[in-house]
Amino acid sequence: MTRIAIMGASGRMGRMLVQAVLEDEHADLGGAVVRSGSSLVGVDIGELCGLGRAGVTAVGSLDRIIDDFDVLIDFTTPATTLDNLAFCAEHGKGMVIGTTGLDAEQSNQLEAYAKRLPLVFAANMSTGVNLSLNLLATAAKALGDAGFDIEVIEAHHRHKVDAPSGTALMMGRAVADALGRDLDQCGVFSRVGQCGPRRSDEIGFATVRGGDIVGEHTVMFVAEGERIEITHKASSRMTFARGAARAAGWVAGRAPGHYDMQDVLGLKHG
Ligand SMILES: NC(=O)C1=CN([C@@H]2O[C@H](COP(=O)(O)OP(=O)(O)OC[C@H]3O[C@@H](n4cnc5c(N)ncnc54)[C@H](OP(=O)(O)O)[C@@H]3O)[C@@H](O)[C@H]2O)C=CC1
Ligand SMILES: O=C(O)C1=N[C@H](C(=O)O)C[C@H](O)C1
Repeated sequence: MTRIAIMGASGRMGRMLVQAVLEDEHADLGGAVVRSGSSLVGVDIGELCGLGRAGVTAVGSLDRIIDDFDVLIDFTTPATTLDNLAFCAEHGKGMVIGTTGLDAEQSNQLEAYAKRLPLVFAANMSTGVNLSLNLLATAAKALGDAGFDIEVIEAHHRHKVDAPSGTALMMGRAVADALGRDLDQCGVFSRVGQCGPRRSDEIGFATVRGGDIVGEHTVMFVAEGERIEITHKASSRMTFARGAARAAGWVAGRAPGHYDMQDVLGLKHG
């Protein structure tokens, strides 16, 4: 049994993570953390999530549950995730991180922590998206230098605060890597006004925000006369939550390192 704690347990993903861990026969819910000072501190986390009594009370800080978990699942904000990395490195815990929107400096800090604790970090925990990364690499190698323009389009709910999505960036990077391109050089994140014709090596990104869209990603390979689209549509956040619970069981007891969902799912190229 892996003892798992959930950070940000009252959030959109936090509530799903609580449910996924409670339903996972290989996991025990060791703790649930909400914001310090929140009126939710002290509430039974199962009741908070509409699942009935779980016997686990929401706390306002990791210190309160330090002996009750082995792996922390964190889908919050970049700043909170970095604070939790420091805590988990110091106290010998593993982490599963789904937080997106880390900047370059924050990403470097995460890499430094990965030398001290085992962590799974992935912008998308679904099986479908992680399989898509392999399909995208295959398509890019065949088409990317053969007259096909590559564009990434993503759509999410109105509350999402970062753009483009972590998944869109991950997909763009999978394509760029397969083609030997540097996404920092060839990624185009805005087109407005007299922006001129498209360069052949560009990888373009477009963002849609609205309503309750859970998460949709399409990579287009567009030539003159034809186009291929590889699309993933998430219709429930449970797909991410179940992936994260699985990752927590996988990462418990591993050597320090930065792992991803392709490691967890056994999808890495040889
Ligand atoms: N990798 C993946 O598969 C997926 C990743 N994500 C990513 O997960 C992240 C969260 O998304 P979502 O659930 O929609 O966002 P929400 O805003 O709904 O949830 C974030 C939660 O974290 C809490 N939180 C933030 N800081 C702290 C802190 N210091 N202490 C305690 N709690 C804290 C927030 O509390 P409060 O409400 O009080 O601010 C909130 O409850 C985003 O980066 C998103 O992109 C989302 C889905 C899938
Ligand atoms: O914020 C979200 O909701 C999601 N964020 C992740 C991302 O940025 O890629 C994953 C998923 O698409 C949902």
